[in-house]
Parts: sequence; structure tokens; C-alpha cells
Amino acid sequence: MNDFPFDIVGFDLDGTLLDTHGDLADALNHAMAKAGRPPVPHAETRDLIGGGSKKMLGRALDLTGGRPSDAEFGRLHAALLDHYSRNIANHTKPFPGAVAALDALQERGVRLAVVTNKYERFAREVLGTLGLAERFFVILGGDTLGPERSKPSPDLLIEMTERGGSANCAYVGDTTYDTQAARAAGMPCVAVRFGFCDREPEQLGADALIDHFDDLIPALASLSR
Ligand SMILES: O=C(O)COP(=O)(O)O
Ligand SMILES: [Mg+2]
Repeated sequence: MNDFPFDIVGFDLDGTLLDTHGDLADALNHAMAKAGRPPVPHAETRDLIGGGSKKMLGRALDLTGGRPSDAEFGRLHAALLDHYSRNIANHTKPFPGAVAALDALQERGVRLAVVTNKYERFAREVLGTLGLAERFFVILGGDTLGPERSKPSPDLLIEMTERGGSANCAYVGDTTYDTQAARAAGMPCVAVRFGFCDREPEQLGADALIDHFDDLIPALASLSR
């Protein structure tokens, strides 16, 4: 008998399942060059990611002289997206143990979902390139329901439960966008310490914290709804 406590486990993408910061940094710096701004070192990009690509670009511009006009911002954002779409998995790879953890959950009969603030088409493309897309019964992005319904709104997580036909779900993320969305959806949330955490991991408001994906199954098993 399967006594695992959840039917569905949803995953955030950037900073949780996938270390995407190198390719996001290259796309960001393509836009920064167009703006005449200095590049952001790859490692520092980790602190700028969260809430979608517009927020990442805005933070980088704020740090290097401030925001341009809305029209110029739109042009820079389009350049960032164009570069990213052509270079989506040059550096990106799953975090250590992530694929084995997905295997272990699927062996327990758990269905998997991706709920990200990344545009849905980019989430599908990067997961497809890495050979992971087929594992997920649903992939929801920051534009799937419209930007105002992206995380920290609970709406994408509620959509996941509706499409999966079960409210017995947990979520795994790396930022307050994730933990706040899960809390608002009434869903237990595990946070990873190795992601692009927007504050100290202990301050994220997660129900459990993990240092490595090897710890995910026991962390989820310890959470009861
Ligand atoms: O693209 C972002 O800014 C965040 O994406 P995530 O929701 O997968 O972390
Ligand atoms: Mg994330």
C-alpha cells in the first residue's frame, strides 16, 4: 500500500529544479549591453532572479543607474527574451539529486507538476531540451493565467490541484513567491536552501527546508496535511 502523504508534488523551476542562472545571466547581460550598462557577474544574477524576467531586468537596471522609459524598458525586455529563447540551456542543468528525487516520487505513485513564474513556453522548452518535460502532468507558467495571477498569488497552485484532480498536494520552491503562494493555497511547502532564495532560507516561511534533493522524500513524508 502506498502511504506517501501526497498525490501530487509541484515544483518551482528556476532555483529549485533547475540551476538556470547562467543562461538567465547571459540573456540579462545581452539586454544590459543594449542599455549601455555594465554586465552583471553570473553569480550575482542569482540574487536578481524571482518573480519573472521583468523583475530581474528591473532589479539589474536599478542597480546600474535606474530605470529607463517604459518604451526603452520594453525594448530591453524583448531583447532579453529573444536572447533567452535562442540560448535556453547552454549552462542550465538540474540541481544535484533532482532527477533521482523525481524518480523516487514517481516510484511512489506521486504525480509531478511544474509551477513557475517563467513564461510557460520557456519552461516547456528548457524541460524538453533537458529531457524532463514528459514527467510532468502539467507545466504552468507565469503567463498561463495572466501575470497578475502568477506567484505569490495561489492561483497557479489551485490550477495545478484542479488539473490534477486532487487537493492532496505539496509544493517545492526557493523564494517567498513560492512559500506565499503555497500558504495562500493552503498547501504545505518545502524550500530548498541551495536555490536563488530571496531571503535567508529560515525566513522563507517554508514548512520544511532541505539542503539537498536526497532529503526531499523524508521532508515531504514528515509533513502531514
Ligand atoms: O523566472 C523567475 O523569475 C522565477 O521563476 P521560478 O518561479 O521558476 O522561480
Ligand atoms: Mg524559483
